[in-house]
Amino acid sequence: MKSATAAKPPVKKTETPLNRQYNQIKAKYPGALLLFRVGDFYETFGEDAVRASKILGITLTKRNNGGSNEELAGFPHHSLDTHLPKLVRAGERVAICDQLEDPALAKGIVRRGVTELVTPGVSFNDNVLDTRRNNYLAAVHFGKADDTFGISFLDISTGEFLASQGNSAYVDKLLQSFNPSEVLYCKRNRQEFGVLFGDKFHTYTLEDWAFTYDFGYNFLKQHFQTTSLKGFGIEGLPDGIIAAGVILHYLNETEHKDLQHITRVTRLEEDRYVWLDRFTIRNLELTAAQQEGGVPLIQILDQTVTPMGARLLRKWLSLPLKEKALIDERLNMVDLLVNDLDLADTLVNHLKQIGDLERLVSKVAVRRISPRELLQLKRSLQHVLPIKEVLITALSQSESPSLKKYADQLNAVSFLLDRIEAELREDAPALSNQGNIIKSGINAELDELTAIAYSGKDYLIQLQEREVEKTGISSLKVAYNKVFGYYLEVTHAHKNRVPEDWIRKQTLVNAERYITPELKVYEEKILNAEEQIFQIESRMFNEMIIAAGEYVGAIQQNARVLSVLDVLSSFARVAVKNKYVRPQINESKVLDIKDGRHAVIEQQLPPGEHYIPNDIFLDDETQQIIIITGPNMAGKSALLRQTALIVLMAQSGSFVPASSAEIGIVDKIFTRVGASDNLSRGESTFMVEMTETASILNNLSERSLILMDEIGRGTSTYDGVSIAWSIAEYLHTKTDCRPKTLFATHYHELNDLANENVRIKNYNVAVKEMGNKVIFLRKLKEGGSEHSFGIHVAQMAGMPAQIVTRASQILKQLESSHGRENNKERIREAVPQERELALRIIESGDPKSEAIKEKLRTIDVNRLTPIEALLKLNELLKMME
Ligand SMILES: Nc1ncnc2c1ncn2[C@@H]1O[C@H](COP(=O)(O)OP(=O)(O)OP(=O)(O)O)[C@@H](O)[C@H]1O
Repeated sequence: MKSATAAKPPVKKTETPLNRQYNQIKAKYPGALLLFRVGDFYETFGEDAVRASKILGITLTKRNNGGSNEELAGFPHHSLDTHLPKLVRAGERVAICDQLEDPALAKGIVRRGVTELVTPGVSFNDNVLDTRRNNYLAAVHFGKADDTFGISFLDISTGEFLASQGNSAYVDKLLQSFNPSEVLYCKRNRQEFGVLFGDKFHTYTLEDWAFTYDFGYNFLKQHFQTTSLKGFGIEGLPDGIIAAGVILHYLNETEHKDLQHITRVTRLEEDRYVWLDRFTIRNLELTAAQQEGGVPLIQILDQTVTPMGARLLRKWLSLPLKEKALIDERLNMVDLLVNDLDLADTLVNHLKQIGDLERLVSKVAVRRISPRELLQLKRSLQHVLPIKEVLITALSQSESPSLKKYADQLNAVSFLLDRIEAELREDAPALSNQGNIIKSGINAELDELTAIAYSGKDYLIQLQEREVEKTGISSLKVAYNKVFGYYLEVTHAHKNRVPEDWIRKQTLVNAERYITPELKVYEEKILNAEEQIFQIESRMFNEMIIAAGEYVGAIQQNARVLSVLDVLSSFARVAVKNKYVRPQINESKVLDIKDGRHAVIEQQLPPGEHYIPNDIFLDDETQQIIIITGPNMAGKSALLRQTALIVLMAQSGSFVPASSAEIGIVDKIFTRVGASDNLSRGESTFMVEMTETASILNNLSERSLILMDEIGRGTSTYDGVSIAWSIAEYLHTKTDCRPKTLFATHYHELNDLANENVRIKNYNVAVKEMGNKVIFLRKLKEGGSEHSFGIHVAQMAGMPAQIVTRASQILKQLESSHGRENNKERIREAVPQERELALRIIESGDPKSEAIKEKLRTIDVNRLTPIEALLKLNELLKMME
């Protein structure tokens, strides 16, 4: 686990005041890498320096620190923006310690303090953030009751704040979907956290006391300035409140105190979204590919043009809806855009100009916006009114309630725009303390000072001309530097013509620099004026930010509506481009897909090849379970996945790759992929399959969709068939619900299930044999298949012809010598016993202990040799692990 650990402070010897200051600050931020500002540099010391130099590739030096050699590495302060992201991405928590006063004015040692603690989950820095993804900080609270957890997510760069609670599977699923950059939890749960949620997260542990209800509740109340949390709908989530409180507490600890943009905490409702188990999320490759170079679904669907749209799409795909009305609202809008491509184009053209309104407005709220960014904010907001008008015009042609809702929700914020337009210069700079921010004609004092500064500069030009004439030195010039202010420069060749009253200040290799009293008088005027200009402009700029701050809520709402419009128009354009159709969503238990395709594979086929569409029909009356047999590579997995993808796309609001699709709303999707596709885990396959399958079978609902791909494949044939057989039978005989199931297998023995179970149907993915070869037709046909085709695949895979021929001979012999029939008999006999075991395990919910009990029962103690007893014991211990 990439867990933060505290670095040792530098060795204490004889402490200088600077050392002492460093050590005091360092001690306050254990576990953080301290960037200590000294003059124009950020310095790191000791272990921090070793880590920083490795991550940043900067030189590590040693300095003599009171007798010991201490490591030191630093970089110029202006490189902070390039170095900070590297440190944070490497998982470091970085404390930025700045000089809190002007060193020139400091009495004694300069005051220093940490102004920000940047951690992977808490960052505003554009270089740390990926614009098309949210950057979530999460907190997980281990509740008092068994298997209850509170969870909260915050993206500080957008102000999105969520809380929820549920069991470990739920929390695990949320962690997988939101993929936070940093997870906070209590020190005391160190061991359990890794076991339950894996070790892929950057984590940070906090003390016990932060994880209490009163603390969290009060913190939240205080932040939102409310008397209770009822208005947020989280009142009934004590564990969620604790987690959310921990997040606010952590922000406080990391010196993030300007949080006005976090205007609400939203309850993440478990039952509003389709439940996807961990395997489904991974296996369907919705937002991330399983293998490097793979293409996730989102890549096919993402035609969004704003970063906030891209982030929203990711969320929609991870949290598909279950409520017909909400799904239809999205689909209606996509439909409207598909049928009015002009409207879609106009919208997109405006959206393209908008950029990351959501993160810009957060910067307003926390007063971290630069003049240039405020200009960008203005330019984004200028598109709100035209979009609103486009929607209203469209409304005159169609009575879409969504159009009206979006149009109503958009706020043109004209008052604010007018002010920014009037005051902020079109070439506003990135820095707010060096002038050139405010337009002329706004502030009389400012204009006057500008005139003085300018006329002063004009005067200096005149002065230069006058002196050239007077002295006859044509190369004479007036210039400026920070040390002497304005001066006159004369090359050595002409220095004998310099008047007596000039005061020499500096001698260079080929020139001399002088000042005159007159020059100094004007210098003072100019510099004073400039100083005042900077002050007035930065004050006015701050006032503008405060004024903009009044609109944070309205702008956030604009950002939300615009991101929704962005995703919906992306859906529309993808639908047109890839020939998707609108799915019909209803509350039936039917899944009726005609000519379904796999959204990703169809885009990746070599030119000239076409994806072969297939129909799938499932319901709870006639065809609840489909057993799909077919040779390897036939397209069984593709068929399973495309079915789930079509359901998920539909329930996210997207059109789907099919010629028609009726989707009776699905509320849970479970996936199991046979162990041989998942070999890396190296556990006992039987055990793993049973445990995981048990967890599916214990959570089923009548609207569940189950994908079983080559279940039992990693075990011996008898085990494999038994597992698969018993699961299919169990799903069929279950009385409380009839979950729809697709079962891909190469055990054609399973086709016999259909004889005794009315809602189980056999299908096969058709292949054609031509001589010794197999042609994949990729067409799903009714009926089972009689033999497996492993040998043909071996041939395709380039196995030497000799081996393939020999294998074919052996197969023929086996098939003709009744061997196959015998096998079938043996499997059938074996099935009832194994099945009984499997069922007991599944139903008990605790597969391990049942399996162990079963093993114990089979031991005949009277016949066991001591060695055998030891071996048995060892086996049992292994099962317990
Ligand atoms: N309907 C289709 N049209 C065109 N190509 C397809 C189709 N279905 C699958 N394919 C191609 O065939 C390949 C193999 O498909 P898939 O992995 O689904 O086979 P499988 O039957 O599950 O094989 P195995 O038993 O080895 O897992 C896919 O990667 C895809 O490129």
